[in-house]
Amino acid sequence: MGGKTKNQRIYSANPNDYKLLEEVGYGATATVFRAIYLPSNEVVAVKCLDLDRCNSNLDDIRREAQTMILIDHPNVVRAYCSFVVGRNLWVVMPFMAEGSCLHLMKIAYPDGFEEAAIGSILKETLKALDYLHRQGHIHRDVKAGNILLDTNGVIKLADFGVSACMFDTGERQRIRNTFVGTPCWMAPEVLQPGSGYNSKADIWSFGITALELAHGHAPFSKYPPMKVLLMTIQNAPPGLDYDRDKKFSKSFKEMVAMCLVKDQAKRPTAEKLLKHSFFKHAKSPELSVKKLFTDLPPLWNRVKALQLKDAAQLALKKMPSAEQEALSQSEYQRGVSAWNFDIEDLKAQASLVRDDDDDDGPEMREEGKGMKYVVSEKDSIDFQTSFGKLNLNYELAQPEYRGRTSGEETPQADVLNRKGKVVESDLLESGCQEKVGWRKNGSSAEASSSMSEKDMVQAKTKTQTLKSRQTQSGPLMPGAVLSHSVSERVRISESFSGPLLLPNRASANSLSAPIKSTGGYRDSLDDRSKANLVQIRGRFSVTSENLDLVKDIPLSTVPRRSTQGSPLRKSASVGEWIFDSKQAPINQSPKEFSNGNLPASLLMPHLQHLFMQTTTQQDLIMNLLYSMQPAEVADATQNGKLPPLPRSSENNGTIETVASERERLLLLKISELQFRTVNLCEELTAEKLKYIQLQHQLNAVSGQEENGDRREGDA
Ligand SMILES: Nc1ncnc2c1ncn2[C@@H]1O[C@H](COP(=O)(O)OP(=O)(O)OP(=O)(O)O)[C@@H](O)[C@H]1O
Repeated sequence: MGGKTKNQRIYSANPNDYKLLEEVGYGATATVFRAIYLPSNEVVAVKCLDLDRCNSNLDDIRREAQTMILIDHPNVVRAYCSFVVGRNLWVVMPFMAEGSCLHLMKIAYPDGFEEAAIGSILKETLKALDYLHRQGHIHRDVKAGNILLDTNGVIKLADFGVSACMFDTGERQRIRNTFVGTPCWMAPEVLQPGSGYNSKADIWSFGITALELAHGHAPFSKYPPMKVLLMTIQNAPPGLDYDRDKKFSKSFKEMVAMCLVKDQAKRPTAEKLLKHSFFKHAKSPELSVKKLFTDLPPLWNRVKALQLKDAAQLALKKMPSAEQEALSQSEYQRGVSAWNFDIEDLKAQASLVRDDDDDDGPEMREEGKGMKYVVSEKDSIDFQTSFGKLNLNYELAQPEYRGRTSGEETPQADVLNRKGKVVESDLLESGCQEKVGWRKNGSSAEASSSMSEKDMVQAKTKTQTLKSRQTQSGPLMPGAVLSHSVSERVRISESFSGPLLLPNRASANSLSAPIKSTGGYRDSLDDRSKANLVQIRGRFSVTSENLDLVKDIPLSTVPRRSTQGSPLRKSASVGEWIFDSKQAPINQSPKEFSNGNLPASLLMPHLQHLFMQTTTQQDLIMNLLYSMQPAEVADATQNGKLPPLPRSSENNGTIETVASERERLLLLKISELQFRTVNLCEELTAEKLKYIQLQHQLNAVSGQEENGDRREGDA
């Protein structure tokens, strides 16, 4: 749909009216180009959203675009218009010439901005949030990467990819109960199963963004996503408490602390927060922000340099295992939304977690240095044991690459239709000559290059290796922008982190998803072509698609474990844990579910899935339990926190030393699982009722028809 702006300028919905120039940004699902709107010769930004990579359905995507079009606030990026081009949705927006705060930090302020600039950026962002909340929206992805800057110092909040409407009801409201965002920025209540959330989730993310701007990275950003999730729930909220934070004012620290309160009810609203003294005294962005980008090269050159830097760094990492983990972690640190997920990834991520580095130490690793994660033999064994029993044939599918020469204007046709092959030449041509960092001290920009020519050659070789491993995605549609440049190459393999969309209710993750009233059950069965492939891009989603993987496994083929007596089983999905229904405090017994009016054909896939899920969950929990100190287990059991631990011959009483954190995690998980199981049962019962009602209606209708026939016969 084309559109009019407030000043009545009309933007057409014809892609030929837009000349795409340089790539100025990318996210999980979109590439953003600087572009010229030819009819008026105006510079605009065109976000090309790859519909194939969106987890959302077209309605949701349209809704995002529509929301952006209706938005009318100086601090919110609005869309001029949007339209579908092949398999892409193009969203035309104002061009924000200095890009995102994240890019700016990465290129010139790796340790964060000074307080005056932070104050201005946050104040403008908070105005945007205040407006959105008043309009009934929750942004759900507030982070430096979504705060855009213009050359004149204007600051706008962007990206409604995951925004939700607080006034939504029904299915829409369900969406609001999902687990959305980017791990480091996500509020605890968003991560907790079942606990609904509201606009206060944005306030938490806003607080995390404040820390991000102050330090150059978000708290916990060095950890793999699963660990971040747990730390967010378990640890005390992060704050400006370290030595390095002494330079910040008391009012800044206080403001951050107000946002990062775990109890959402105690967090202030955006409106109230705006009245805080920190914002009252904030300078105008003209004064404090504009100077941040003097002396910096144009945005597209910065973006290109960053892409090259990332590609080279990642390719050069000597990681203990495959390159994917390195890519993943780097992507994660950037907070870009692209998280491909599979069990192998989980294993890899989990194996990177060290028990002794739980605190977000005062000094974060810089990107590059930050890639040194240590995989202790013990950790990797622990997790391999835990996850190794999963036998799901997941495969990471990668789209193909496209590259293009830096700096040049790329003709539109070229951008649209070329399938890139310029991986190496990009690195060599541009990377060796270009400076890849402009670390700024005060007002002068100091260029620095972190890559030697030799590095680049090595990078090239590694990149080729990566490339050769990639599975090709589908063919490009004519006219569609499915081009993937260097950034894409990095993003493609990496993508384990970034925004998550993980339904936080058991319902969404298991039984209910297939039997959604929207006809999801049938759909998800039909979608089975996706089985064996978990290619979840953008907001990470573990829903019915994932469940399809196990849905059709005949019950008889599911291995029974010797730990049958154990109350817990591990989920086949992402560490989703549920309590065995045998022990869960529910009213319905499994028998009740199976002996109702529901035909076995309808129930079996659910039951099989449930069985699979509980079996795998049990494995994981048993392994964790066995790895605990006997005293800890006994203690917890006696306190009634844990059910009695069955002993198996496999274990033979050998107990490894494990930090007590694991026990805490376990207990937390158990309560989550109980909750989810209850939800599951409720949903199953509800569905069962619905089914019975339908049957009644059907009977009534067929009864009426019979009567009618009879009357006709009589007549
Ligand atoms: N209007 C714009 N002007 C200039 N740059 C932009 C504009 N919109 C987006 N960008 C750049 O493109 C990047 C990605 O855009 P966007 O966040 O909308 O994509 P996405 O796929 O939704 O990303 P994510 O899911 O990671 O938030 C931004 O971080 C920013 O650097």
